[in-house]
Amino acid sequence: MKDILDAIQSPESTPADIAALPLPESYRAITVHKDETEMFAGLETRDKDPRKSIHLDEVPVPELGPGEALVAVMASSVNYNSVWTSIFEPLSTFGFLERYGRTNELAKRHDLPYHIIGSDLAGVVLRTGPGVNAWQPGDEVVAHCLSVELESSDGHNDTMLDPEQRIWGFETNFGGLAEIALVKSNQLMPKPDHLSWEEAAAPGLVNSTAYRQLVSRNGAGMKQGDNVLIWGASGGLGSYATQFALAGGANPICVVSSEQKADICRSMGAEAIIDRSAEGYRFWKDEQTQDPKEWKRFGKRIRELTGGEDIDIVFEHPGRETFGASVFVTRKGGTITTCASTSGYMHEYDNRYLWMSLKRIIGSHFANYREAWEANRLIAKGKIHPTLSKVYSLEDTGQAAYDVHRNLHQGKVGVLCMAPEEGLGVRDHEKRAKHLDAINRFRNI
Ligand SMILES: C/C=C/C(=O)SCCNC(=O)CCNC(=O)[C@H](O)C(C)(C)COP(=O)(O)OP(=O)(O)OC[C@H]1O[C@@H](n2cnc3c(N)ncnc32)[C@H](O)[C@@H]1OP(=O)(O)O
Ligand SMILES: NC(=O)C1=CN([C@@H]2O[C@H](COP(=O)(O)OP(=O)(O)OC[C@H]3O[C@@H](n4cnc5c(N)ncnc54)[C@H](OP(=O)(O)O)[C@@H]3O)[C@@H](O)[C@H]2O)C=CC1
Repeated sequence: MKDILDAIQSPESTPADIAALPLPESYRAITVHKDETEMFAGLETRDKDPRKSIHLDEVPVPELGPGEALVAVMASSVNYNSVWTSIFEPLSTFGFLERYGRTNELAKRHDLPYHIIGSDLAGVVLRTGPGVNAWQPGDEVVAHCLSVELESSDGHNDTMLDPEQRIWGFETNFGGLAEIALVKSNQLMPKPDHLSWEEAAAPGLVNSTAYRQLVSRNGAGMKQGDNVLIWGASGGLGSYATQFALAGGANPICVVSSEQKADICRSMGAEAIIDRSAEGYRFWKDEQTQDPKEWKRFGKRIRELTGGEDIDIVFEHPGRETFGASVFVTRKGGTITTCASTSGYMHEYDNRYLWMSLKRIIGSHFANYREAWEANRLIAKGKIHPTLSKVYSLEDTGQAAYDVHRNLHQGKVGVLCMAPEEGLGVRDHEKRAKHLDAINRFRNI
């Protein structure tokens, strides 16, 4: 691994030098173990501790197949899907690997007693498999996390609709929280050249997801002037949704849970902010019963902030706890777009407010190839910025996942994989200088 790192860091290295480097037999990777999937049985979700289930193991380098690439991972980031994997909720991800493994001979590689997790990376291509022309060893890349087979016509208009659609590093093995990752080459995209490795690795999954969910016509199709209610507006998804709303001429109404997070939203340029903790909304009276009076109090607060207008688009992901309120506060003909259910997936809402007011609920999941490319392009152009707050070493990934699980973090949490320190990998210093304040907005808070 040292020779690989030296070659990546040497300005003299050519693609041929990188291609000629011998691959190691094994590498360090963050894993969960199949024989530990019951370790948290009987515990409440919040008490399941990723630090106990996440391991740093030495694992063999997987065989490289047609259309694939092996990438030296300089940095990765923690996404909530790695939290789900590490607490084995809502189900163990080993079921996904087994199912994938049954599909063909090559996919069997993924069905292992350990799962290498992680759905973001920034790094350097080491090897490409047969049939790969667009990328070569030495290319500096990021990878999006959409893995599809595209053998069925179902996904030919929108690659997210492929029946064999999987999230790399969650529903496949050989993910990005490791020194080496295996991806399909069509997951690769150019690394934004004004960013360091850890900054470039931070936006990928959440930025692409927010782009489809909010901006794309496959999602809410946001337009100028829309009032957009953004839950968790300084979190992983929300910090990008807020930027998309502001950059697209919409009016974000940012919901957060502390004054510090409210300040972050203000510094991004948002003006309408609701501190859900300070204002004490309790949408549920008890586990079974919602409180429509609280929906109304929330809606009244939104009207105060918008000059009497209601919400055009709700950017939903907390799920059960907030969904009833989200449906209620949406304007006639408006849209609730959802990609998750962090607080519980059995949602309840008053359907009269949906049908009588002609509202729509749109399910959204990650992003298709093109949407992921467009989202990365906006990062590369400096229109949207990484929201990296804190960076951990690969050894401390368990702690990083714990922070995200317990909502102790801001924006995105990064992980250094092969990169020996932060701040490396910047190629365009002039472009960086133009955006430095925005790039650093979330750092060390
Ligand atoms: C990018 C980042 C993203 C995120 O962070 S997202 C958050 C993390 N992700 C999650 O929490 C999602 C985790 N995934 C899941 O929970 C599960 O993955 C699903 C609930 C989405 C699906 O569960 P499954 O077990 O894969 O599918 P089934 O539909 O429950 O069961 C499959 C069986 O049900 C049959 N079936 C499906 N549709 C129908 C139908 N319409 N009518 C009748 N049967 C149906 C199938 O055939 C099959 O059957 P047979 O078990 O016998 O093979
Ligand atoms: N389908 C898909 O493609 C994707 C799905 N996801 C899913 O989306 C969810 C969020 O991911 P991500 O944004 O990265 O996670 P983060 O934890 O980074 O951010 C979520 C934010 O939501 C807010 N929040 C959490 N719980 C509640 C609650 N009960 N009520 C209101 N607000 C709440 C918190 O903000 P605050 O405390 O300030 O209010 C938190 O910062 C996860 O479940 C994840 O798995 C993520 C990416 C892609």
